[in-house]
Amino acid sequence: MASLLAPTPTSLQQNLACPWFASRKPTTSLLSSPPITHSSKCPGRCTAVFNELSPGFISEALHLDELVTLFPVLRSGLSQFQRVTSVLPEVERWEIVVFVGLSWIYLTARPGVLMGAIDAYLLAPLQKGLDSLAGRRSLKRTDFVLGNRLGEGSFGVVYAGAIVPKNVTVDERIGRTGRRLETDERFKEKVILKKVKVGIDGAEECGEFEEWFNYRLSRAAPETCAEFLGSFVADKTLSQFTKGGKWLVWKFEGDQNLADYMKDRDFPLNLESVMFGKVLKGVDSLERNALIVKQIMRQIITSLKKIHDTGIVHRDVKPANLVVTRRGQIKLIDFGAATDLRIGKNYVPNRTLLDPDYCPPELYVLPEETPSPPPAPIAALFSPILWQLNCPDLFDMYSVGITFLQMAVPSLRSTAGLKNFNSELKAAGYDLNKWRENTRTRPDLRLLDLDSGRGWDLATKLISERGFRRRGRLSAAAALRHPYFLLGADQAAAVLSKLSFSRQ
Ligand SMILES: Nc1ncnc2c1ncn2[C@@H]1O[C@H](COP(=O)(O)OP(=O)(O)OP(=O)(O)O)[C@@H](O)[C@H]1O
Repeated sequence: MASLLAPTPTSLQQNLACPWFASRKPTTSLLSSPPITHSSKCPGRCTAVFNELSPGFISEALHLDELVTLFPVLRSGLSQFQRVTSVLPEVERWEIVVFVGLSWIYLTARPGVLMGAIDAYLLAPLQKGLDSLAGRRSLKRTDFVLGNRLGEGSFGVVYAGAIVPKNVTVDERIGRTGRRLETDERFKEKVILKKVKVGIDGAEECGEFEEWFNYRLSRAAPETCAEFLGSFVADKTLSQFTKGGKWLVWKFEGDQNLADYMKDRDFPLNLESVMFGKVLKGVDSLERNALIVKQIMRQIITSLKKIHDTGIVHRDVKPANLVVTRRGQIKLIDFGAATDLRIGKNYVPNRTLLDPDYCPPELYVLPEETPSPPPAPIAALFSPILWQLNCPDLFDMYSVGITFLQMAVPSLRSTAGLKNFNSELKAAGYDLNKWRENTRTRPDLRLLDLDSGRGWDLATKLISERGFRRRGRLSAAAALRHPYFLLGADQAAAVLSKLSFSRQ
């Protein structure tokens, strides 16, 4: 940056005018070449400028040159900036550079005020416009048929369903029984529909939030969650539809969630073929289990890192909210309890809506005394400070820790086993090592003790009380750097299996 200010105001224009400079291909790396003395190549006035500059600057200038050529606004802005700063004394020029640098760091620090503003004021309206053009925002009741009921939360009821193809006309009552829908050849595009409960306090608001978070994530981290197709309001009361009731629609991502897989005695081996194909054949069974669990953990934490980077905390991470796709991807669902702490979306102080089995001891994502958020732009401006002070993302990381233990320790997979573990853990002051010493159960911890206990060490660093300055638990980024993930045998196996799939 300093070197950018160093040349004379006209140097950039000279560079642009220079036929030698202009003829350099963008792929040519000037950085890797020795210092440039191209006076022999370009006989123009610009020679002096180039000779004075480091190759680093020239490389920067080359990229800048391409950029400013492409964007006239940037070009005029930059030359104006250079004109203004050139009349300033050196010290003031440095002050400006430092101010711009610090502002940049602040605005790009987690949760990303700058990206958030770009998303809110540019990408969101753009997505809305494009979706409207493509007809994605004009879903209607008759576009879908309903199948089985899959689940019911406090605010919504979830159904399997399918998109009605354009050339098919359906009896409006079709799909009332799941069997007909599943066997009906006409309905190939499966979906998941969530009916927002009508007349339940807070349900409508929860539905609005869930829709907002799904649109937000479809822009910011689409690979982490189920593909959101949109929403519609029922136009009449018929079977499960109530006139005026809202429905949210997702692409059907997979038959089972992680909790379903964990109910099976064979877990985690029942996920082997979907995650690794036949690549682990011949590997010892404990090692195999360990690799499957590690791959699941890697995927969950990688997704959470992306979500946390956007300022969103899920607040309800648990096996039932992790869908396993046919290609072995783990996708997060159910953002009804999520909160966006960049702008304070769905953050109500003192409100806890969570599953107690996976909820960290602090219960709240921010300290209870944190006030209600101010208007979004102001909240956004202060969000990096809030994030630095409170590390709200560590809330989800505790739930990941519990999910990890459940996957690794068979006796913790049942509801009763988990409840007993949680009460013992509470008695041990949320210190996993103390729990291990004192537990009256005899848990099988072999999977965690492999590789000198790396898994166990990771678990102890996820399942813990918040320490000094609300830290002390690993963030998603720090967890991915933990030695547990260092040897990427699970990754290698996953890649190999994808390669063998694509060859078939
Ligand atoms: N996109 C999807 N693809 C496949 N299955 C899904 C999808 N979305 C949801 N499901 C299935 O539906 C179940 C219920 O979904 P979800 O958790 O969103 O509903 P909910 O009403 O909030 O339930 P709860 O509050 O009990 O978690 C999930 O556990 C999952 O098995």
